[in-house]
Amino acid sequence: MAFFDELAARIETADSVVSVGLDPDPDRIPDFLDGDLPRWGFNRRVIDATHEHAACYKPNAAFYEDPDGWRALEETVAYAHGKGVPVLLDAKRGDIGNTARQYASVLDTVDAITVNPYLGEDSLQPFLSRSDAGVFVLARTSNPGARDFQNLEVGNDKRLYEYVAQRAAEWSDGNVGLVVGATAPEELEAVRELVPDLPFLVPGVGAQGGDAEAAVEHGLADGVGLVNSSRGIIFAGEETSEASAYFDAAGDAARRLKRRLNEYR
Ligand SMILES: O=C(O)c1cc(=O)[nH]c(=O)n1[C@@H]1O[C@H](COP(=O)(O)O)[C@@H](O)[C@H]1O
Repeated sequence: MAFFDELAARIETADSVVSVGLDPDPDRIPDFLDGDLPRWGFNRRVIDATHEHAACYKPNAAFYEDPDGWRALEETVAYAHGKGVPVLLDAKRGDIGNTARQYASVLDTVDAITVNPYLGEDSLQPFLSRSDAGVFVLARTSNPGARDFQNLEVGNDKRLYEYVAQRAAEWSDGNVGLVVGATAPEELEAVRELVPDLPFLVPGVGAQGGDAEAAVEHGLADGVGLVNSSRGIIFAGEETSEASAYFDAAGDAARRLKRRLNEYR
């Protein structure tokens, strides 16, 4: 099934647009998880606690880029799939075509990926040609430095992030979404006006303090889109050293975010 059809079905089943970010910072994994692959043990328990509320899981590749990390990622992806939840790998890839073809092979394992458009259309072609997968193109990111380049005017009164959004819409064969941060609600609204049909991945609610209402109001296209929180969910139990209470807190955080976002859907 095409990714955005699968996502639409999952959003309906879970009654949720929450993307749970799986960013298992080794420095923050609790001491009681000391098995062979602590990141996998951590993610498994997070998934057990949150899957009812998850429209998707979004592991960020930065937290898995070592031999044990890739094993932990594979286990995590298989486990999420076993719970019926799609997986979006946040890898922000972007490289010359020959290299991009290798990067794109990860779409045999995960369902969707984030990509960086800075190298231009040919660098994204190996991803875009996967009509079964979801390809989320960075348009307006959530970090303060997003203004450095993305907000530059590029002619015709357009900002670079707006131009990227329009080009991405032209590239889409029903398989493209955009990444637009919740920390920039005006930009979020501007992109939605330009690009009515693409689903957005909206990160930046939770730990980064972004605008949840704007994320839902502008992030969804025909009800489909994702609002991500990572640290705000997975480390919600950090105050406790008791294992079941720790992961119950993650489940509660995911449920609370789902309810809050659903108020605006
Ligand atoms: O592509 C992303 O997911 C992303 C884009 C962006 O503009 N801002 C952003 O925070 N992210 C990612 O979303 C996650 C946010 O994590 P929290 O701030 O802990 O919720 C991290 O994995 C970021 O790398």
